[in-house]
Amino acid sequence: MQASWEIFCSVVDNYGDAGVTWRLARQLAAEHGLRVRLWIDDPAALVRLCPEADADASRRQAGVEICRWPADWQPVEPADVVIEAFACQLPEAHVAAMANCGRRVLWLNLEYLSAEDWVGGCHGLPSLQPGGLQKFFFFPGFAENTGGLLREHGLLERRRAFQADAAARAAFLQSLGVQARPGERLFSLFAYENAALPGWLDALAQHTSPTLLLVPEGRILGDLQRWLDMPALAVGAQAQRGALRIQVLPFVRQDDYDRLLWCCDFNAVRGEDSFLRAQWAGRPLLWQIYPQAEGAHWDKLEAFLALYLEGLSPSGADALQALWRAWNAGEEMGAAWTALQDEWPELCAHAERWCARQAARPDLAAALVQFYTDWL
Ligand SMILES: Cc1cn([C@H]2C[C@H](O)[C@@H](COP(=O)(O)OP(=O)(O)O[C@H]3O[C@@H](C)[C@H](O)[C@@H](O)[C@H]3O)O2)c(=O)[nH]c1=O
Repeated sequence: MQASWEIFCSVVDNYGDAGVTWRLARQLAAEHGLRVRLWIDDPAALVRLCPEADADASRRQAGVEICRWPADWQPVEPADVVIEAFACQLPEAHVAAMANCGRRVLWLNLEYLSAEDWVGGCHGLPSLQPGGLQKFFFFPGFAENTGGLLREHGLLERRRAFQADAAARAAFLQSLGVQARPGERLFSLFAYENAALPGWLDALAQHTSPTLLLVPEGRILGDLQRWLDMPALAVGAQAQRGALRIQVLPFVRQDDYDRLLWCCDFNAVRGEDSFLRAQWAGRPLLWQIYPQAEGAHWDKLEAFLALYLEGLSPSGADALQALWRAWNAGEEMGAAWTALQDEWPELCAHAERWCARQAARPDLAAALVQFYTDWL
Protein backbone atom coordinates (compact mmCIF):
# COMPACT_ATOMS: atom_id res chain seq x y z
CA MET A 1 0.00 0.00 0.00
CA GLN A 2 1.32 3.45 -0.93
CA ALA A 3 2.22 5.79 1.89
CA SER A 4 -0.28 8.44 2.92
CA TRP A 5 0.73 12.09 3.03
CA GLU A 6 -1.04 15.12 4.43
CA ILE A 7 -0.27 18.78 3.97
CA PHE A 8 -1.45 21.51 6.34
CA CYS A 9 -1.91 24.95 4.85
CA SER A 10 -2.84 28.06 6.76
CA VAL A 11 -3.63 30.89 4.36
CA VAL A 12 -1.75 33.96 5.62
CA ASP A 13 -2.91 36.24 2.83
CA ASN A 14 -3.07 36.25 -0.96
CA TYR A 15 -2.83 33.01 -2.88
CA GLY A 16 0.74 31.77 -2.52
CA ASP A 17 0.17 29.45 0.45
CA ALA A 18 -2.80 27.78 -1.22
CA GLY A 19 -1.07 27.87 -4.60
CA VAL A 20 2.09 26.09 -3.50
CA THR A 21 0.41 23.45 -1.34
CA TRP A 22 -2.25 22.68 -3.94
CA ARG A 23 0.39 22.27 -6.63
CA LEU A 24 2.49 20.01 -4.41
CA ALA A 25 -0.50 17.93 -3.30
CA ARG A 26 -1.60 17.34 -6.88
CA GLN A 27 1.88 16.35 -7.95
CA LEU A 28 2.41 13.92 -5.08
CA ALA A 29 -0.88 12.20 -5.99
CA ALA A 30 -0.52 12.26 -9.77
CA GLU A 31 3.18 11.48 -10.19
CA HIS A 32 3.98 9.42 -7.12
CA GLY A 33 0.68 7.60 -6.70
CA LEU A 34 0.44 8.69 -3.05
CA ARG A 35 -2.70 9.07 -0.96
CA VAL A 36 -2.75 12.81 -0.30
CA ARG A 37 -4.91 14.93 1.96
CA LEU A 38 -4.74 18.74 1.92
CA TRP A 39 -5.93 20.57 5.03
CA ILE A 40 -6.64 24.22 4.30
CA ASP A 41 -8.12 26.74 6.73
CA ASP A 42 -9.41 29.07 4.02
CA PRO A 43 -10.69 26.92 1.16
CA ALA A 44 -12.02 30.02 -0.62
CA ALA A 45 -8.41 30.83 -1.61
CA LEU A 46 -8.13 27.39 -3.19
CA VAL A 47 -11.39 27.82 -5.07
CA ARG A 48 -9.89 30.82 -6.89
CA LEU A 49 -7.12 28.54 -8.17
CA CYS A 50 -9.32 25.52 -8.79
CA PRO A 51 -13.01 26.46 -9.05
CA GLU A 52 -14.11 22.81 -8.65
CA ALA A 53 -12.56 22.54 -5.18
CA ASP A 54 -15.59 22.68 -2.94
CA ALA A 55 -15.15 25.21 -0.16
CA ASP A 56 -17.18 23.32 2.41
CA ALA A 57 -17.47 19.65 1.68
CA SER A 58 -14.46 17.43 2.02
CA ARG A 59 -13.99 16.15 -1.54
CA ARG A 60 -11.46 14.70 -3.92
CA GLN A 61 -10.04 16.81 -6.67
CA ALA A 62 -7.21 15.73 -8.98
CA GLY A 63 -6.62 12.73 -6.72
CA VAL A 64 -6.29 14.91 -3.61
CA GLU A 65 -8.64 14.81 -0.65
CA ILE A 66 -9.33 18.45 0.16
CA CYS A 67 -10.45 19.12 3.74
CA ARG A 68 -11.34 22.29 5.55
CA TRP A 69 -8.94 22.65 8.49
CA PRO A 70 -11.44 23.42 11.24
CA ALA A 71 -10.65 25.74 14.15
CA ASP A 72 -12.25 23.11 16.34
CA TRP A 73 -10.03 20.14 15.41
CA GLN A 74 -11.65 16.70 15.43
CA PRO A 75 -9.29 13.71 15.87
CA VAL A 76 -8.24 11.89 12.67
CA GLU A 77 -5.69 9.17 12.01
CA PRO A 78 -2.40 10.87 11.02
CA ALA A 79 -0.84 10.14 7.64
CA ASP A 80 2.62 8.55 7.26
CA VAL A 81 4.11 11.90 6.29
CA VAL A 82 2.78 15.16 7.70
CA ILE A 83 3.86 18.41 6.06
CA GLU A 84 3.28 21.69 7.82
CA ALA A 85 3.57 24.29 5.11
CA PHE A 86 5.43 27.50 5.91
CA ALA A 87 5.76 26.76 9.63
CA CYS A 88 2.02 26.76 10.26
CA GLN A 89 1.03 25.46 13.69
CA LEU A 90 -0.35 21.91 13.61
CA PRO A 91 -3.28 21.13 15.94
CA GLU A 92 -1.81 19.96 19.26
CA ALA A 93 -4.13 16.96 19.30
CA HIS A 94 -2.84 15.91 15.88
CA VAL A 95 0.78 16.13 17.02
CA ALA A 96 -0.15 13.94 19.98
CA ALA A 97 -1.88 11.50 17.62
CA MET A 98 1.27 11.42 15.43
CA ALA A 99 3.34 10.50 18.49
CA ASN A 100 0.92 7.86 19.72
CA CYS A 101 -0.36 6.17 16.58
CA GLY A 102 1.97 3.19 16.89
CA ARG A 103 3.74 3.97 13.56
CA ARG A 104 6.71 6.14 12.73
CA VAL A 105 5.40 9.39 11.29
CA LEU A 106 7.68 11.74 9.37
CA TRP A 107 6.97 15.41 10.13
CA LEU A 108 8.28 18.02 7.70
CA ASN A 109 8.23 21.77 7.83
CA LEU A 110 8.16 22.95 4.23
CA GLU A 111 9.63 26.44 4.17
CA TYR A 112 9.20 29.41 1.83
CA LEU A 113 11.39 29.56 -1.26
CA SER A 114 14.55 31.60 -0.91
CA ALA A 115 17.80 31.87 -2.85
CA GLU A 116 19.77 32.90 0.24
CA ASP A 117 23.01 31.03 0.96
CA TRP A 118 22.08 29.84 4.45
CA VAL A 119 19.15 27.84 3.09
CA GLY A 120 21.39 25.00 1.88
CA GLY A 121 22.92 24.68 5.34
CA CYS A 122 19.52 24.36 7.02
CA HIS A 123 17.82 22.11 4.50
CA GLY A 124 17.13 18.68 5.98
CA LEU A 125 18.14 19.63 9.53
CA PRO A 126 16.19 17.94 12.35
CA SER A 127 14.07 19.96 14.74
CA LEU A 128 14.04 18.16 18.09
CA GLN A 129 10.57 17.27 19.31
CA PRO A 130 9.28 15.79 22.53
CA GLY A 131 7.59 12.40 22.42
CA GLY A 132 10.07 10.79 20.01
CA LEU A 133 8.61 12.50 16.94
CA GLN A 134 11.01 13.26 14.11
CA LYS A 135 10.62 16.60 12.44
CA PHE A 136 12.85 18.09 9.73
CA PHE A 137 13.18 21.39 7.89
CA PHE A 138 12.68 21.11 4.16
CA PHE A 139 13.81 24.08 2.10
CA PRO A 140 12.98 24.54 -1.55
CA GLY A 141 15.73 26.35 -3.41
CA PHE A 142 17.82 27.00 -6.47
CA ALA A 143 21.09 25.44 -5.30
CA GLU A 144 22.24 21.80 -5.26
CA ASN A 145 22.06 21.48 -1.49
CA THR A 146 18.38 22.47 -1.25
CA GLY A 147 15.09 20.63 -1.79
CA GLY A 148 14.65 21.92 -5.35
CA LEU A 149 11.71 23.61 -7.03
CA LEU A 150 8.13 22.61 -7.73
CA ARG A 151 8.02 21.42 -11.34
CA GLU A 152 5.56 18.91 -12.73
CA HIS A 153 6.78 16.10 -14.96
CA GLY A 154 6.78 17.14 -18.63
CA LEU A 155 6.05 20.78 -17.78
CA LEU A 156 8.72 22.25 -20.04
CA GLU A 157 7.80 19.99 -22.94
CA ARG A 158 4.16 21.08 -22.63
CA ARG A 159 5.19 24.68 -22.37
CA ARG A 160 7.46 24.55 -25.43
CA ALA A 161 4.84 22.75 -27.53
CA PHE A 162 2.27 25.41 -26.60
CA GLN A 163 4.65 28.25 -27.34
CA ALA A 164 5.40 26.71 -30.74
CA ASP A 165 1.69 26.38 -31.60
CA ALA A 166 0.34 29.76 -32.71
CA ALA A 167 -3.20 28.41 -33.17
CA ALA A 168 -3.32 26.96 -29.64
CA ARG A 169 -2.08 30.24 -28.19
CA ALA A 170 -4.59 32.29 -30.17
CA ALA A 171 -7.44 29.96 -29.12
CA PHE A 172 -6.43 30.20 -25.48
CA LEU A 173 -6.21 34.00 -25.60
CA GLN A 174 -9.53 34.10 -27.43
CA SER A 175 -11.11 32.12 -24.58
CA LEU A 176 -10.10 35.03 -22.32
CA GLY A 177 -11.47 37.56 -24.76
CA VAL A 178 -7.99 38.63 -25.88
CA GLN A 179 -7.11 39.33 -29.47
CA ALA A 180 -3.53 40.42 -29.97
CA ARG A 181 -2.87 42.74 -32.90
CA PRO A 182 -0.06 42.05 -35.35
CA GLY A 183 3.29 43.33 -34.05
CA GLU A 184 2.11 43.71 -30.45
CA ARG A 185 4.35 42.44 -27.69
CA LEU A 186 2.31 40.58 -25.09
CA PHE A 187 3.04 41.29 -21.41
CA SER A 188 1.29 40.12 -18.24
CA LEU A 189 1.07 41.94 -14.92
CA PHE A 190 0.43 40.32 -11.53
CA ALA A 191 1.55 42.57 -8.69
CA TYR A 192 0.84 44.07 -5.30
CA GLU A 193 0.12 47.79 -5.10
CA ASN A 194 3.21 49.43 -6.59
CA ALA A 195 4.28 53.07 -6.77
CA ALA A 196 6.60 52.17 -9.66
CA LEU A 197 3.71 51.23 -11.94
CA PRO A 198 3.01 54.67 -13.47
CA GLY A 199 6.66 55.07 -14.53
CA TRP A 200 6.66 51.69 -16.25
CA LEU A 201 3.32 52.32 -17.97
CA ASP A 202 4.58 55.74 -19.15
CA ALA A 203 7.61 54.04 -20.67
CA LEU A 204 5.45 51.41 -22.40
CA ALA A 205 3.06 54.06 -23.73
CA GLN A 206 5.97 56.04 -25.17
CA HIS A 207 7.76 53.04 -26.66
CA THR A 208 8.24 52.81 -30.42
CA SER A 209 6.61 49.37 -30.70
CA PRO A 210 3.14 48.44 -29.42
CA THR A 211 2.48 46.43 -26.26
CA LEU A 212 -0.63 44.65 -25.03
CA LEU A 213 -0.56 44.40 -21.24
CA LEU A 214 -2.83 41.72 -19.78
CA VAL A 215 -3.78 42.22 -16.15
CA PRO A 216 -5.63 39.52 -14.21
CA GLU A 217 -7.87 41.22 -11.65
CA GLY A 218 -6.21 41.76 -8.31
CA ARG A 219 -4.47 44.24 -6.03
CA ILE A 220 -2.75 46.25 -8.79
CA LEU A 221 -6.01 47.40 -10.36
CA GLY A 222 -6.27 50.48 -8.13
CA ASP A 223 -2.90 51.82 -9.30
CA LEU A 224 -3.75 50.95 -12.88
CA GLN A 225 -7.07 52.73 -12.65
CA ARG A 226 -5.43 55.87 -11.27
CA TRP A 227 -2.85 55.92 -14.07
CA LEU A 228 -5.57 55.44 -16.67
CA ASP A 229 -7.76 58.00 -14.90
CA MET A 230 -10.78 55.77 -15.42
CA PRO A 231 -13.60 54.70 -13.13
CA ALA A 232 -13.26 51.33 -11.36
CA LEU A 233 -11.81 48.69 -13.66
CA ALA A 234 -13.72 45.46 -14.11
CA VAL A 235 -12.86 42.26 -15.94
CA GLY A 236 -12.92 42.94 -19.67
CA ALA A 237 -12.04 46.64 -19.34
CA GLN A 238 -9.74 47.86 -22.12
CA ALA A 239 -7.86 51.08 -22.68
CA GLN A 240 -5.18 52.47 -24.97
CA ARG A 241 -2.57 55.08 -24.08
CA GLY A 242 0.02 55.78 -26.78
CA ALA A 243 1.68 52.50 -27.81
CA LEU A 244 0.22 50.69 -24.81
CA ARG A 245 -3.00 48.73 -24.87
CA ILE A 246 -4.27 47.36 -21.56
CA GLN A 247 -6.86 44.67 -20.92
CA VAL A 248 -8.16 43.46 -17.56
CA LEU A 249 -8.60 39.68 -17.41
CA PRO A 250 -10.40 37.50 -14.93
CA PHE A 251 -8.31 35.76 -12.29
CA VAL A 252 -7.91 32.44 -14.11
CA ARG A 253 -7.51 28.91 -12.78
CA GLN A 254 -3.95 27.93 -11.90
CA ASP A 255 -3.30 25.86 -15.04
CA ASP A 256 -4.60 28.64 -17.26
CA TYR A 257 -2.34 31.12 -15.52
CA ASP A 258 0.58 29.00 -16.74
CA ARG A 259 -0.75 29.26 -20.29
CA LEU A 260 -1.09 33.01 -19.93
CA LEU A 261 2.56 33.26 -18.85
CA TRP A 262 3.60 31.03 -21.74
CA CYS A 263 1.78 33.30 -24.23
CA CYS A 264 3.54 36.43 -23.02
CA ASP A 265 6.90 37.87 -24.05
CA PHE A 266 7.43 39.33 -20.60
CA ASN A 267 5.78 38.58 -17.26
CA ALA A 268 5.59 40.73 -14.15
CA VAL A 269 4.95 38.35 -11.25
CA ARG A 270 5.02 38.38 -7.47
CA GLY A 271 5.32 36.29 -4.31
CA GLU A 272 6.55 32.74 -4.69
CA ASP A 273 4.50 30.55 -6.99
CA SER A 274 3.87 32.93 -9.91
CA PHE A 275 7.54 33.95 -9.64
CA LEU A 276 8.57 30.35 -10.22
CA ARG A 277 6.01 29.73 -12.94
CA ALA A 278 7.34 32.72 -14.85
CA GLN A 279 10.80 31.15 -14.69
CA TRP A 280 9.43 27.89 -16.13
CA ALA A 281 7.82 29.99 -18.91
CA GLY A 282 11.35 30.61 -20.20
CA ARG A 283 10.75 34.31 -20.84
CA PRO A 284 12.18 37.45 -19.23
CA LEU A 285 10.41 38.39 -16.03
CA LEU A 286 10.04 41.11 -13.44
CA TRP A 287 9.62 39.98 -9.83
CA GLN A 288 7.84 41.89 -7.11
CA ILE A 289 8.85 40.11 -3.93
CA TYR A 290 6.39 39.77 -1.03
CA PRO A 291 7.30 42.71 1.24
CA GLN A 292 8.41 41.79 4.76
CA ALA A 293 8.85 43.73 7.98
CA GLU A 294 12.10 45.70 8.28
CA GLY A 295 12.93 45.13 4.63
CA ALA A 296 13.93 41.48 5.17
CA HIS A 297 12.79 40.73 1.63
CA TRP A 298 15.62 42.78 0.11
CA ASP A 299 18.20 40.15 1.11
CA LYS A 300 16.09 37.54 -0.67
CA LEU A 301 15.75 39.68 -3.75
CA GLU A 302 19.48 40.34 -3.92
CA ALA A 303 20.29 36.67 -3.29
CA PHE A 304 18.13 35.65 -6.23
CA LEU A 305 19.58 38.35 -8.46
CA ALA A 306 23.10 37.18 -7.64
CA LEU A 307 22.23 33.71 -8.93
CA TYR A 308 20.03 34.70 -11.83
CA LEU A 309 22.38 37.30 -13.29
CA GLU A 310 25.26 34.83 -13.55
CA GLY A 311 26.24 34.39 -17.18
CA LEU A 312 24.67 37.64 -18.40
CA SER A 313 26.80 40.37 -19.98
CA PRO A 314 27.57 43.26 -17.59
CA SER A 315 25.17 45.54 -19.47
CA GLY A 316 22.38 42.91 -19.44
CA ALA A 317 22.88 42.25 -15.74
CA ASP A 318 22.97 45.97 -14.92
CA ALA A 319 19.79 46.66 -16.85
CA LEU A 320 17.85 43.79 -15.29
CA GLN A 321 18.88 44.46 -11.72
CA ALA A 322 18.20 48.18 -12.06
CA LEU A 323 14.71 47.37 -13.27
CA TRP A 324 13.97 44.84 -10.51
CA ARG A 325 15.29 47.15 -7.80
CA ALA A 326 13.26 50.12 -9.06
CA TRP A 327 10.11 47.98 -9.25
CA ASN A 328 10.54 46.76 -5.69
CA ALA A 329 11.52 50.15 -4.31
CA GLY A 330 8.56 51.85 -6.01
CA GLU A 331 10.93 54.12 -7.93
CA GLU A 332 11.15 55.56 -11.40
CA MET A 333 11.37 52.78 -14.03
CA GLY A 334 11.81 54.71 -17.29
CA ALA A 335 15.62 54.72 -17.57
CA ALA A 336 15.97 51.09 -16.53
CA TRP A 337 13.25 50.01 -18.95
CA THR A 338 14.89 51.87 -21.83
CA ALA A 339 18.27 50.32 -21.00
CA LEU A 340 16.67 46.87 -20.92
CA GLN A 341 15.37 47.15 -24.49
CA ASP A 342 18.91 46.95 -25.90
CA GLU A 343 19.49 43.73 -23.95
CA TRP A 344 16.23 42.05 -24.97
CA PRO A 345 17.59 39.20 -27.19
CA GLU A 346 20.18 38.30 -24.59
CA LEU A 347 17.60 38.32 -21.78
CA CYS A 348 15.31 36.01 -23.78
CA ALA A 349 18.10 33.50 -24.38
CA HIS A 350 19.16 33.79 -20.75
CA ALA A 351 15.64 33.07 -19.47
CA GLU A 352 15.58 29.78 -21.42
CA ARG A 353 19.07 28.87 -20.22
CA TRP A 354 18.16 29.54 -16.59
CA CYS A 355 15.00 27.48 -16.95
CA ALA A 356 16.88 24.53 -18.45
CA ARG A 357 19.57 24.73 -15.76
CA GLN A 358 17.02 24.66 -12.94
CA ALA A 359 15.01 21.92 -14.62
CA ALA A 360 18.08 19.68 -14.71
CA ARG A 361 17.76 19.20 -10.93
CA PRO A 362 15.30 16.91 -9.14
CA ASP A 363 12.00 18.66 -8.50
CA LEU A 364 10.67 19.40 -5.02
CA ALA A 365 8.02 16.64 -4.96
CA ALA A 366 10.58 14.04 -6.05
CA ALA A 367 13.03 15.34 -3.43
CA LEU A 368 10.37 15.05 -0.71
CA VAL A 369 9.56 11.48 -1.71
CA GLN A 370 13.28 10.63 -1.76
CA PHE A 371 13.72 12.20 1.68
CA TYR A 372 10.94 9.99 3.03
CA THR A 373 12.39 6.87 1.40
CA ASP A 374 15.82 7.60 2.90
CA TRP A 375 14.27 8.20 6.32
CA LEU A 376 12.35 4.90 6.38
C1 LIG B 1 -2.87 36.04 -11.43
C2 LIG B 1 -3.22 34.61 -11.12
C3 LIG B 1 -2.50 33.88 -10.21
N1 LIG B 1 -2.83 32.59 -9.97
C4 LIG B 1 -2.09 31.82 -8.96
C5 LIG B 1 -0.65 31.57 -9.23
C6 LIG B 1 -0.14 31.26 -7.84
O1 LIG B 1 -0.37 29.90 -7.54
C7 LIG B 1 -1.01 32.15 -6.95
C8 LIG B 1 -0.29 33.40 -6.48
O2 LIG B 1 0.69 33.08 -5.56
P1 LIG B 1 2.08 33.85 -5.50
O3 LIG B 1 2.55 34.05 -6.86
O4 LIG B 1 2.96 33.10 -4.59
O5 LIG B 1 1.75 35.30 -4.94
P2 LIG B 1 0.85 35.79 -3.69
O6 LIG B 1 1.24 37.16 -3.44
O7 LIG B 1 -0.58 35.57 -4.00
O8 LIG B 1 1.25 34.88 -2.50
C9 LIG B 1 2.18 35.26 -1.51
O9 LIG B 1 1.59 34.91 -0.30
C10 LIG B 1 2.38 35.24 0.83
C11 LIG B 1 1.62 34.89 2.06
C12 LIG B 1 3.70 34.54 0.75
O10 LIG B 1 4.48 34.87 1.82
C13 LIG B 1 4.37 34.96 -0.52
O11 LIG B 1 5.61 34.31 -0.65
C14 LIG B 1 3.50 34.61 -1.69
O12 LIG B 1 3.42 33.22 -1.81
O13 LIG B 1 -2.14 32.50 -7.73
C15 LIG B 1 -3.88 31.98 -10.62
O14 LIG B 1 -4.14 30.80 -10.42
N2 LIG B 1 -4.59 32.71 -11.51
C16 LIG B 1 -4.32 34.00 -11.79
O15 LIG B 1 -5.02 34.63 -12.62
